[in-house]
Amino acid sequence: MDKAQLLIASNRGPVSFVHRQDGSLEHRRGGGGLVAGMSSVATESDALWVCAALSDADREAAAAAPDGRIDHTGHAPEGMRVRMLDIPADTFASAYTSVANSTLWFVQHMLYDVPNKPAFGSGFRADWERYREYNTAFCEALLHGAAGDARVAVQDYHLSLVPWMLRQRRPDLRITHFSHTPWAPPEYFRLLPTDVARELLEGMLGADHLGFHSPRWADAFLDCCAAFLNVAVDTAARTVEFGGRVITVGVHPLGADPGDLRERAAAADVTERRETLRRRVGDRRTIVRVDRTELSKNIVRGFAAYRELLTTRPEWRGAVTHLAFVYPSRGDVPEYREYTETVRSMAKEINDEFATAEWTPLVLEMDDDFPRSLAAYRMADALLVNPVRDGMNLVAKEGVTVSDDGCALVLSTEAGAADELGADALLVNPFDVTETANALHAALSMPRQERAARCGRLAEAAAAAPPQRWFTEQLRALR
Ligand SMILES: O=P(O)(O)OC[C@H]1O[C@@H](O)[C@H](O)[C@@H](O)[C@@H]1O
Repeated sequence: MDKAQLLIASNRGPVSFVHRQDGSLEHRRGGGGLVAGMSSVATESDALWVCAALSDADREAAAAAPDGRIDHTGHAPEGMRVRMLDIPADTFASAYTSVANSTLWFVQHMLYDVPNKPAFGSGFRADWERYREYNTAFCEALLHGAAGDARVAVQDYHLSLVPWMLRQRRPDLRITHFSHTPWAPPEYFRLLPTDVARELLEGMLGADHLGFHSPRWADAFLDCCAAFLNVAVDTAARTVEFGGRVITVGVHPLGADPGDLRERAAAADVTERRETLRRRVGDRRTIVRVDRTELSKNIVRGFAAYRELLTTRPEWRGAVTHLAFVYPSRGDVPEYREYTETVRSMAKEINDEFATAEWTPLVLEMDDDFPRSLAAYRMADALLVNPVRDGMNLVAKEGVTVSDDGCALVLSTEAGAADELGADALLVNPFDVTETANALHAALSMPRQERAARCGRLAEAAAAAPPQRWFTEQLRALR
């Protein structure tokens, strides 16, 4: 196989496959802004993206192209090779569901119901061993594909151990690791077994450069290094001295891609959905939210705030509709299934309490329809983004970018996006339901001109570091 100068590693790749009815394979876009970011860099050097095969169709596509030359036209940069790893099912379940999603995600977002969880017994140790194996599989594939002095960009908490594994075998490689999540302060990070906490930090410190979306998360990471490892941490310079090397820690907030988003939002399928939604809500004001049914997104308190708005300010009854487009994710984790049910039943309670023959106060849709989300962003009077903790939150940035007439943004202080959007958003403590209800009222009551002016400035701030620039900046930190 040709060796690559630039490699990316992430659990979810830029492309995924499904079987058509006739059994043939159809490719679809994988996840996220990273894909867009790659399009500029991939052209300057030979690039390889290593990810996990997440379905039988992915495995079939991967087996048919062991050199990584699978068909991903329109989803990944032209010429880039994509290598999908066939990870054994039990290894994947332990590494992805038990360690990454049920442990590391819970720690970094501080989601545990602490009187009861976590409790790390022998089952966890077995899962952790599999997490090592899963990271090893990525390491081997990267070693196999990397040219001398290649740059390797490792993504997220699924692959925390990869940088150190690579470093031990190939000191010539130049490695970045980016955390898309928040980072927990040492007092919370210490919930992890101490040996695991150390292994995780040391694993990441195998990189030359570590990236985070917000200074808050970068500083929390440095505090954890100081608390758990015997290393020299310079908090002012954001560096860690470890294993005879100086590792730099950088803040790289990912922004929206305005050109791409606005073009997509102007397409016929979006406009058609906008018209359907408009017919559905009539001339009422709209509060929009778009999320996965994800514990950190705080959908339940968001609904509680809407209920409080309707209770304490009856003038909004019949005059506003809440469009909540939230779709189930991570169904393998029991807490997520329960949360999805709570969201569903709470929406029903609100409608049972306030609905009239002419008015549905809360429209809940639980399928993932991106064009419909764009349509909702375009027409929103208020956009509600109230996570309890979030690495960045791109909904906030995308929503203000495609708004037709300017929407008011109600935004949690605990989202990384609040660093850049705080000046013109209505910031709320995500745990304070009354403050959120008041912010919704302020958003709906805001004079149109002020709303449009704020939204314009928000869109500008959201576009400060579009994906291409975000990615190139990290690579530059390697030079
Ligand atoms: O496991 P999934 O559903 O692909 O989600 C993973 C991604 O979920 C996103 O919401 C996070 O911002 C990323 O940090 C993470 O990598």
